[in-house]
Amino acid sequence: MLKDLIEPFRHKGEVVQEVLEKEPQVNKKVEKAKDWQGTLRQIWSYLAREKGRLWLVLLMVVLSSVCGLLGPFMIGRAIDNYIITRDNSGLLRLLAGLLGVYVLNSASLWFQNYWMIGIAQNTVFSMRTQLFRHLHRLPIPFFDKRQYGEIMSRVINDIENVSSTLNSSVIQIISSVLTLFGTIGFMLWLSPLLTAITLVIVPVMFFGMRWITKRTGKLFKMQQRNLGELNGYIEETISGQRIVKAFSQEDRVIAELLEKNDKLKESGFWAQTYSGFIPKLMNVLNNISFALIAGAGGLLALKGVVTIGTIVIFAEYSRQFTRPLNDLSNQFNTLLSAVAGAERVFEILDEEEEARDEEGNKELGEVRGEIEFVDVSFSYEEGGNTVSHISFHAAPGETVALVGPTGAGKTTVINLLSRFYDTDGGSILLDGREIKSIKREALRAQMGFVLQDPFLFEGTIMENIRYGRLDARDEEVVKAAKEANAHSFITKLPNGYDTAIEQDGSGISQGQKQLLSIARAILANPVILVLDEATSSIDTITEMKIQEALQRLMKGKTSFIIAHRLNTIQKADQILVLKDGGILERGSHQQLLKEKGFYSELYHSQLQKEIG
Ligand SMILES: Nc1ncnc2c1ncn2[C@@H]1O[C@H](COP(=O)(O)OP(=O)(O)OP(=O)(O)O)[C@@H](O)[C@H]1O
Repeated sequence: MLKDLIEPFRHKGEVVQEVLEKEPQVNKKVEKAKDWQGTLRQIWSYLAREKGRLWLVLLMVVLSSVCGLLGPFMIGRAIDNYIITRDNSGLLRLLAGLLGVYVLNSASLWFQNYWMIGIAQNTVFSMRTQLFRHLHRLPIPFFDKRQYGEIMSRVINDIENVSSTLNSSVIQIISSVLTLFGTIGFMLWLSPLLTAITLVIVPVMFFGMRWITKRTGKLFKMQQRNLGELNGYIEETISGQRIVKAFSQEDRVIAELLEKNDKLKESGFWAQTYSGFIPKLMNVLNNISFALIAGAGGLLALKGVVTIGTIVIFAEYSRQFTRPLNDLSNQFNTLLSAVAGAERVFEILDEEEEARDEEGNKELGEVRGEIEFVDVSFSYEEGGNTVSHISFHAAPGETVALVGPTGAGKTTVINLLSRFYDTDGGSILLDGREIKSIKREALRAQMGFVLQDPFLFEGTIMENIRYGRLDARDEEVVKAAKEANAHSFITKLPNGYDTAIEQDGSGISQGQKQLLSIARAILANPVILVLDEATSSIDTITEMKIQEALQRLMKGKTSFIIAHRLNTIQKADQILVLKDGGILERGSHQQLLKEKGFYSELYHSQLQKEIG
């Protein structure tokens, strides 16, 4: 019968066991995170900022624990001293005292809770703020390696986990420890013999708990990690749902989700199942302890060694004594799950921030926009060579087009120019100065980007354009929109410039988005401009509008165009043809055509396609 009941879970249980055994080798991150004492110390460093309130909480916890101990003791005394002797007035006095103890107990419980919530909220507030600030200071390679949803899961779920634990567990743990020691102390004072009988169950309890918590700790960690993975996957597939639909991948996506969901369900199931053993075990031990006290106490009372009142006190204390142990183990589980969450938060906080701009890095003064790459090499992975030995010069106001097959390194060149990544070799100069000696912010403030898929924020059109220069007046925004050929479509919208844009920019067309991003760049008026082939997949009229707006935008600015369609870059001062991370050919459109090399071949094949 039992075998049948267990059977459906047997296979999964084995899988979990296998994972538990393998876990230290499979996940280095978890291995590193195993130092939970270190994590607790880190949590403490946040809590320590609230020392004053923590002392108050401690005081209240001591008070409530003492009250909890006094209650049964007074009841026992009432039996021995007043009920058996029929001393009515004495009994009334004691009951009044008991009432006072209960009121004090409730008040101290309320205050400890009130102050602890404050502490927990403040702690989580600083953790969340620090994490968010830190995330924005992490270098781009950090984000390359992770799913956004997984990061979100850490910022939201894991922090929430820490919060709820701090809210309840800290008080519980301190109060349990105090009650435990207080109870044992009182019991020893009343009757060492009965105390010894009560404590018989402790070794069983200890080893039982150890067996359980060893498993639950790992399982909770696994649960958090699986939740992170699932969130990451959901975020990725929902934000990329157009692609999913376009490639009819719905079934595969759902199947993969099921797999991840199943992993989460399974780790959750076992984590809860194992931790669920704890109260059951406690209950059984509690009953055994109660029976022992009643039996042994009865015998001792018959022999006149202990009083009836003492047995009542012990019966009550035996419960009070297992309750904190029970609470402690329960809280230990919650604490383990919060530590698992906190570890994941601290893992991000421990990541190194984007290298601080070296001391002495200055703000930029007047910038002309002269750019020079001198023998620049770089690789995303150690030992590779994404781009190698690239050299070129762009005079202020010149237009440089980067062309070449996919993966040739065009975007990488721009990433290096923007210092999203730093070069491995060679140097990049702006107006003759190494860009590494310029503050990143100052450098990027000189740059404007019009990307293939322009990013619009939730807000009005006015706010979205103003993102280019936050102090721009309304008239300046409108002027920029006019120059970007965006004004006419904006004014046709029901709310004009106050039209709200949805978070993902849906509601307006791709071409209109690009016009808005051009307006944004016009308003920002940067010295260096990066255009990432803004005209693909757009109708001819909008494309003409965009081209015209871009010409206006580029005027007087050093511009880099990442181009896929060669007819848009014929006027560029310089075309760099990249292949396999190196510059294969360079020159103007006419010069390159005359060379009859890779560019000329590419151009003619594109022309053929357009005609044909
Ligand atoms: N973050 C990254 N981490 C590791 N490798 C990368 C990263 N970004 C790009 N790469 C690799 O570097 C090489 C150059 O990529 P890059 O994006 O610069 O090419 P591209 O010429 O701009 O290509 P496309 O025209 O397709 O945008 C490619 O092989 C690409 O796979």
